[in-house]
Amino acid sequence: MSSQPKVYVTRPDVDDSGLELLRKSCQVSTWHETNPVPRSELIREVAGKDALYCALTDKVDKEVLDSAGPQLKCVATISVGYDHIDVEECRKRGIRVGFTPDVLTDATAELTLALLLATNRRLFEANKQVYNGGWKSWAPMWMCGQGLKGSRVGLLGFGRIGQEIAARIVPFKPTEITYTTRSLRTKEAAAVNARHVDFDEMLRESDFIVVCCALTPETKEIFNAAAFQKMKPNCILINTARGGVVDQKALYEALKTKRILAAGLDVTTPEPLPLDDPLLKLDNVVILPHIGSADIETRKEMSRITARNILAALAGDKMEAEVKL
Ligand SMILES: O=C(O)[C@H](O)CO
Repeated sequence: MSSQPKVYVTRPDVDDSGLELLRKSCQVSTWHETNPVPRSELIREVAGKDALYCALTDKVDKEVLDSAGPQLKCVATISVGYDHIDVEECRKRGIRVGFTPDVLTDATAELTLALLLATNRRLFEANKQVYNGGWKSWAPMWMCGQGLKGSRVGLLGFGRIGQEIAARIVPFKPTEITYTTRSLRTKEAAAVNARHVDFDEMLRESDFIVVCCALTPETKEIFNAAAFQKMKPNCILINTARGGVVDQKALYEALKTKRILAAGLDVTTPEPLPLDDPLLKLDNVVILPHIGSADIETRKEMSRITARNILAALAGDKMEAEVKL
């Protein structure tokens, strides 16, 4: 019997460079399909493992940790978000939690800008017209959108990703960038000339609102009917963080009734969004399938960081990126 530590990997399609690192010193088993591991399988397979390599599609809760057993030392997710992991339960059991911040900051900021521009300049709507015969001729006011120049852009969240989004917005010449966070980020804000505002002011004043905060009990469905009611009718909401930050039914109503102008979403609830979801019937929403960090080199490095986090935790060393519990 091998004395190597046992690691269960919930995705067989993470970049092999990460799996290779693990295979050098661990006994690695993986779920075998590209769709997420079924919960019953996860619960069965995690039993007796020393580490779990998971993704945001896997809910790692008390039941999973119970099934793993007391030898489980580490849960490492190939994501910066860890709202799918019960970190409090991990803390109680002394299980270390690894994640992948920083490496995906630029890719996510880039995608956020792409989504913002696709939404405000109506790229997908316009592109459809080319194929469906809607393009009759150039027309003065046809397919006009709302430019970033001269606009007020509010960021909910101003961590690494928020700061990089702001830096990429500056060249588009907005009148003002504001940010809403619990504590001031004075130095970081100065770099992009951003002003701290409370959530209500951001709702009332912004032409664009970009969600780049973590999903926590505090931010869960913070964009609800009352919030949409306070927003300007020309406001465009962009969300590349987590679908749970937005009450999606309220968003649908706000978009349908033109309470707000448009939305660009890289994240939804649930994921994937069912094909009969009412949001898919609206013209004023652009939806992407959670591809914020989907840049090839970024995803490869995310795979390696997740592996290195596991190896460090198993050796009792400092992890490259560990969630403070
Ligand atoms: O949390 C994350 O890492 C993103 O949502 C996916 O890469």
